[in-house]
Amino acid sequence: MNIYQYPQKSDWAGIIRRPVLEKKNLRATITEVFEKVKNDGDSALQYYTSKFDGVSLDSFKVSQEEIEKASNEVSDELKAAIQHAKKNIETFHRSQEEETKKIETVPGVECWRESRGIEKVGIYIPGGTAPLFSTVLMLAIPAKLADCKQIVLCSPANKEGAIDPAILYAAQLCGITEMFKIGGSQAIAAMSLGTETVPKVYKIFGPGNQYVTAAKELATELGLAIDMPAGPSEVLLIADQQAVPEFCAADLLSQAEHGADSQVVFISTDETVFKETLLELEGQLSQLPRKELAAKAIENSRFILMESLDEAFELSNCYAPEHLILAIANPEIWTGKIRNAGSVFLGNYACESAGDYASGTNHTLPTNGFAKNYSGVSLDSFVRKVTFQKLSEKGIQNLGKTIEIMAEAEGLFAHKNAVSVRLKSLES
Ligand SMILES: NC(=O)c1ccc[n+]([C@@H]2O[C@H](COP(=O)([O-])OP(=O)(O)OC[C@H]3O[C@@H](n4cnc5c(N)ncnc54)[C@H](O)[C@@H]3O)[C@@H](O)[C@H]2O)c1
Ligand SMILES: N[C@H](CO)Cc1c[nH]c[nH+]1
Ligand SMILES: [Zn+2]
Repeated sequence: MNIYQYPQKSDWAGIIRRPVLEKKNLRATITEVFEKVKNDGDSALQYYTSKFDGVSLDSFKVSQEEIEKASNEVSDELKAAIQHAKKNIETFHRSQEEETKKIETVPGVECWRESRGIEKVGIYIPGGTAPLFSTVLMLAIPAKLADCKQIVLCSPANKEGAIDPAILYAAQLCGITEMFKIGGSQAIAAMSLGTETVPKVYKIFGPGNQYVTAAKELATELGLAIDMPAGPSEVLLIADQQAVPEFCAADLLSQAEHGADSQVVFISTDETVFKETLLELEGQLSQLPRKELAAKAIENSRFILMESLDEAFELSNCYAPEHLILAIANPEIWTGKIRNAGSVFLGNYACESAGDYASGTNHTLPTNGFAKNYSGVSLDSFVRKVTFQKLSEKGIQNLGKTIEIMAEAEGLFAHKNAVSVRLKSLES
């Protein structure tokens, strides 16, 4: 456990470093996967599914029969919970729809923009150590709201050669029809390049482990767009004297249990809360079914005592956490200090799991410091904005001279002429 008591600024670079596992051959592995999928299509997918997922599959496409079977296997209680979460996620993402605003910049010149759903999108649903059916809701709901025409879902098969039933249930509930039993970098390669059975898409979404994240990075080099680097989960929690150590420990462990390469950062300005949270953490960790994974993440994590909340926010902005929890008095007063964070949780009752599952916000968020320059997934991620303009006779008369002068100054006389011929036609 890495404990820092009132660290100097010179220690911060070490504190904000993320854990990197198996990075050495990562790029080489991913490049090889893409090459093979490009050359051998489905048979390469078969090869890698057997190699990395330990299962041999003849067909990757999920059949209607499998979808129906999955739906029967999900309990009514879980179905109701998924439907409840879906409603909240839909409500929040629908509220992100933008009304078209037509603006007259000068009389006779109207400008506006309209959203268009990206036609073909791929959504990756992690399934390596846990089947994250909640991620289906986070990606399929905004994709549908954005009116994406083709939505391709990939998720790894389990040892029985099936996708977890809750993933298939959530997908069909959201109206997804094209689902494939493919995981990891081979799934990203398939959606980037296209194979005999997997359609090629324009933009790939979804979180995943380091293989998935590195594969998405490679996909961008092939001209695809991606949502963002959404790798191993992380949380930074700032606590003052009124924080509840039991709650703090639970929140830290909720992200630590994602995987050995996850990281949590705990900053407290209160020594008692700090010590009690560490004790709680030990106790709660020992009770978790995924304690081995969580313990490894805790080894790579950071526990810091700081003098002031101002300093804590400064460090948090340098770290740029995926999730930021403010277990402090009057958290709203402090939000202006936040520059870099994926999603923020205010107050003792805003547990991070609420955003993971059901409050309505999206849980697909930038990790590894990318909250400095990327936003999390939202409705905007699934649309492009197309701009429009309409000029009347009056409009070109009002703007024409300005355009002519600028075009001439750039030495572009055809540009100027496109205006001049119109102005001339209006002279008579
Ligand atoms: N940032 C976010 O928004 C967000 C959201 C949810 C989950 N997550 C993260 O997603 C990750 C999910 O990871 P996961 O592993 O459980 O599932 P995953 O589906 O991302 O990865 C599983 C796949 O990894 C591939 N793989 C495993 N070992 C490999 C190897 N040695 N070489 C090549 N490929 C290999 C396999 O093909 C397998 O199908 C976790 O790190 C979690 O923290 C992030
Ligand atoms: N915490 C993850 C994002 O980093 C999302 C998730 C899904 N299920 C549970 N958690
Ligand atoms: Zn989580």
